[in-house]
Amino acid sequence: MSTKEYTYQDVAEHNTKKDIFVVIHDKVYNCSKFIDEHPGGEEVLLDVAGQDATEAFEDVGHSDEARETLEQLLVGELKRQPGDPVPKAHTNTYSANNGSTTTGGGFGIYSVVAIGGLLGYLAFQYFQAQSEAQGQSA
Ligand code: HEM
Repeated sequence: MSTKEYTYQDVAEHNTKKDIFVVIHDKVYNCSKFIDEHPGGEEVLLDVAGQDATEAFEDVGHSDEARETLEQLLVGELKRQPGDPVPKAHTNTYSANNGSTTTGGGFGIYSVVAIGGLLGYLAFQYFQAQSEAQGQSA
């Protein structure tokens, strides 16, 4: 297994179809030979050529078989430096992200309503218990 270290700049130079490196989980993979065989097509790989493809790779939910293929393409490890870009999400995930933001907002509103309802119910119980206690003492 190779332990060669690449900086993000080194990886970024390999950004063409014939010479393509990607970073996944801080490991560097040479996909030049694999790109034509990729079941997901060459476009998606070219989209992340010379970049961090961790999010794109994980978003697809690749199989164990895909992860085994990955091992064969390993050329080294990424030496992360301050200011390096963070993992790039696949362009398709932008719409998914927007969706989840809306869902998050919706959930926030639901929880406010639910907590408000719960507080109201508890207050009702409290006052009822108090008025019952007063009734007994009188
Ligand atoms: C170099 C790393 C990669 C390897 C070794 C790899 C390997 C594979 C393999 C073996 C499959 C077949 C299904 C499976 O076994 O999960 C697959 C499917 C797929 N891959 Fe990758 N992949 C890589 C990177 C990527 C990246 C960066 C993307 C970007 C989005 C991507 C997108 C896809 C898609 C969309 C499919 C589904 C194709 C289909 O089911 O029609 N892959 N990949």
